[in-house]
Amino acid sequence: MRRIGVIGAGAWGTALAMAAARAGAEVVLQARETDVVDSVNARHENSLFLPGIPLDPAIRATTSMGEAAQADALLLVTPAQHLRTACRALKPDLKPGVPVIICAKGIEIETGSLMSEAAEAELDSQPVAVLSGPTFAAEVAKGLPTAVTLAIRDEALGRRLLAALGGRTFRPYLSDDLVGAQVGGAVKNVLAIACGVVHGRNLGDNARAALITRGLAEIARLGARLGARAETLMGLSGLGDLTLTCSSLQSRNMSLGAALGQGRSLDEVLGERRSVAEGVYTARAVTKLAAEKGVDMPLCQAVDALLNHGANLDAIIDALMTRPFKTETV
Ligand SMILES: NC(=O)c1ccc[n+]([C@@H]2O[C@H](COP(=O)([O-])OP(=O)(O)OC[C@H]3O[C@@H](n4cnc5c(N)ncnc54)[C@H](O)[C@@H]3O)[C@@H](O)[C@H]2O)c1
Ligand SMILES: O=P(O)(O)OC[C@H](O)CO
Repeated sequence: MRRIGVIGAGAWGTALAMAAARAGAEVVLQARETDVVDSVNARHENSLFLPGIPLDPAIRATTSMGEAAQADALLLVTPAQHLRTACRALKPDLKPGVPVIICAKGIEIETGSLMSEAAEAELDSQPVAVLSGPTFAAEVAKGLPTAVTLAIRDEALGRRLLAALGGRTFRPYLSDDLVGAQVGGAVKNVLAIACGVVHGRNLGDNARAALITRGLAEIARLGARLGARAETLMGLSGLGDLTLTCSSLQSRNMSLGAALGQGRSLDEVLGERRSVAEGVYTARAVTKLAAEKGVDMPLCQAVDALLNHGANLDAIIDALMTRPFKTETV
């Protein structure tokens, strides 16, 4: 695979463009913002979404989806709630058989669809893959060691994608569990907001560890209900990403939670940011999906109540801690 197209030039699309360029691909990066295109092409930096990190001068940016779509494989790196729209826009430009690799993490609010389900519904002639794992964009862009899960049903095509994207500092592991590779990456953003609240409100490291562990139980319950394999949820895209995102204020989701824990309002925090905190949207989507599927997810529900339904934080914490005692099971 000689040419890789990247749709979406936020921090993650830009970092993945760097990974593909390091692997030897010719990379075309599509951005919505003309100032991102100018910054990448003229100064080899994405000054809006990944400032201060030098990019490979061979990466070419464009605002044209059609131009980026003329590729041997395409990475879809828009925010999750915009992925379906991007697929619709791309469809006329895609050659049948060209794989699309979903790199967004989330669940569609409107439909409860995983990203692969939305892409497969819109792009019936493209093989769909999922790339997910513990990956802060800045670290990948700088070439720090990183490992991810790459899930795809067609193993031979998957091996070609590993070769096209992987390298000495970016190590993808192959899986055929598309559902499993998406559940962890979506739900961990919601749990990272909760861990941020714990941090911002000085509730202690015990509380954060409890949240990660009982959050993993929620991921496992939802995953099982949706058909994920348990081993995938214990891998890079599950436990790996949950651990990373719930342990570092580099995470936009955790830092958003920390600001809320310090008493700031969601509108105020979102108003200051250009970057996406997917957990805000996934909290709503996963709470709705869990209710429809009959899956108990009290932590995610609590985050949704705090973010989207004006619930009082002290009352939420109290309600979680005074639930009936129970056996420790998933
Ligand atoms: N940044 C990371 O470290 C990282 C790592 C792994 C996965 N991801 C995932 O990648 C996806 C993209 O995140 P990011 O960090 O690259 O974004 P970002 O926060 O750096 O930038 C925001 C992006 O949203 C785009 N955008 C804004 N409004 C839009 C609209 N109406 N339609 C389409 N696009 C719009 C912007 O053009 C920009 O590309 C998310 O699902 C995120 O969870 C991010
Ligand atoms: O900064 P966040 O919270 O969007 O997390 C980025 C990545 O998803 C971590 O794997």
